[in-house]
Amino acid sequence: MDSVFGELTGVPFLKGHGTGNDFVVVVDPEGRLLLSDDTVRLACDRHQGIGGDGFIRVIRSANLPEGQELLEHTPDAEWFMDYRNGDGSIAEMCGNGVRVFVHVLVGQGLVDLAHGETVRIGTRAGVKTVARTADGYAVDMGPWGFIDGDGARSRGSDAVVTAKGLRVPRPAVSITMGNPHTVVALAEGEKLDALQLHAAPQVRPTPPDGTNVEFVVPIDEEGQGSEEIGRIRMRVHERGVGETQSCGTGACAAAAATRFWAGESAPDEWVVEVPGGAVSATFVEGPHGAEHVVLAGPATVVASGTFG
Ligand SMILES: N[C@@H](CCC[C@H](N)C(=O)O)C(=O)O
Repeated sequence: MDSVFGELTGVPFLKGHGTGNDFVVVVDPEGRLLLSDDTVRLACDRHQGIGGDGFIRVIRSANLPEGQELLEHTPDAEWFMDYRNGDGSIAEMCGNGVRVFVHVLVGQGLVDLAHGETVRIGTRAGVKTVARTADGYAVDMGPWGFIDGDGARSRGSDAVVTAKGLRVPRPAVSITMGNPHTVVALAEGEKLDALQLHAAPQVRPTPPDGTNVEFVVPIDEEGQGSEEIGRIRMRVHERGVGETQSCGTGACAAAAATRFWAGESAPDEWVVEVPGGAVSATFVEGPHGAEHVVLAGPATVVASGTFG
């Protein structure tokens, strides 16, 4: 019988997730695969493929044209996360994906990484340093920043979001984590639960490269919040996917926006609860005075197989 998976026919894959954000992973160190959008879409299809929010190719930086450029500046990034959304589109960065990526490198014996050690990973949003922790991985996601309607960095809120289940359009801030995010604050958990995110939220002005949209509510019931750790609940509609159980870059953007809204006394450490679990986002001083976000959370491989 003919295979529908084209260039992936006979290729081994792994299936993994980080807090329910799930990925089809293919290890292709030499970069032999010519991946088409259609093949990626089919691999990620939940009915006719393996199923995943995204598709990750593990490739040596030297074997991907963009990776070679990156190696000139950062020769220590041996491995590159070639990331695609479930619809086949390329994305700059994936926070949950990069933890799964490193977990696969370790599991396949491609990298030795004891607890506390770090590895540098190339991505389309630059090189990320990933540390192995007791219960997963912590990623220095680099600096975050505001984006204005034209895609340039600026300060302030700039967008309006309409979504199914939202009674009136809400103001939002646009934030870059290397990929674009639009964060909307809601007052209560009930409003978050009422959202119907099977339909894509509308963002105005239209972001030039599309956007991931995060809806957040603070968790400040007595006994749950503390002055040292901020807590929020988040749902997300991902660009190129739809609603997902979690989004690592989205959690960082949501924490950055909430911390900005909360003012100067806001904590640096945030727990972000998502439908698939929880991750943490911690704001630290990075090199050259820029503020970086460190995303921490679990990574799991659940299955392996071969494309038929
Ligand atoms: N789920 C990811 C983000 C994946 C890319 C995103 N859909 C985009 O197009 O920017 C994460 O964990 O960060």
